[in-house]
Amino acid sequence: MTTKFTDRLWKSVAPVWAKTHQHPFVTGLGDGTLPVESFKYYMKQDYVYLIDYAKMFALASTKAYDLTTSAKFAGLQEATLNGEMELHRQYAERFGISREELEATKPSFVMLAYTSYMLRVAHQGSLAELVSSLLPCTWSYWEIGKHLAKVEGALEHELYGEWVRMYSSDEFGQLAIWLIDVMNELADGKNEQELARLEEHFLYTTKMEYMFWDMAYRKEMWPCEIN
Ligand SMILES: Cc1ncc(CN)c(N)n1
Repeated sequence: MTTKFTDRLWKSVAPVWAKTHQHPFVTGLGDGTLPVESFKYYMKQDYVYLIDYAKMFALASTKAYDLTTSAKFAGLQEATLNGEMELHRQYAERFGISREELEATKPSFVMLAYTSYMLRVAHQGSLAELVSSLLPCTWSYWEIGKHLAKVEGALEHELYGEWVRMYSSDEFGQLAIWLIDVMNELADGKNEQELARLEEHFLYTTKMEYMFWDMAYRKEMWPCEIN
């Protein structure tokens, strides 16, 4: 059996993913112990994160080598803006947060560092580099969603159940699988130096995913002495 490039990626981030599954934000989404204030904070930061993330798909669409792939990336941008972000708008409504307030969320340091890194790669690097930097976002959420769906009561939880249902859904899984396949296609024929660069992007953004959970759990912004 031939190993895929994404098997190598999986192996390189396995310790970080293991830690992510143990993080109290993630475990709290599953067993319902996550403090609501941390979740509200997360929703707002994630909303502005997704505005930038959707731009990654738009940039991927312009860099794609064929029409089918270009159209698929354009579809992912649309799905992010009007599908995934609708979840956030609905949660915000439940919390009494207006759409304007949601959109005007000031970015935390971690959120800004994460999206700035991805957008820099997207503007300066190849399509393969772009995909390697955005892949942890979709892939890790699907992994977390599948994990949490197995926790008793998680899918039905009155607050966090909707989140678990979205990220464990087949529909979301299909997006992750498509991106994984594209990553393998793009990695095909690349030399070791190029593959190592893709792995590095993947590792950095995987670590930033972990930091995003941690930042949200602690409702961290910028160091207080410079605020
Ligand atoms: C930070 C983050 N990473 C990933 C996802 C899943 N698209 C998300 N909504 N937010």
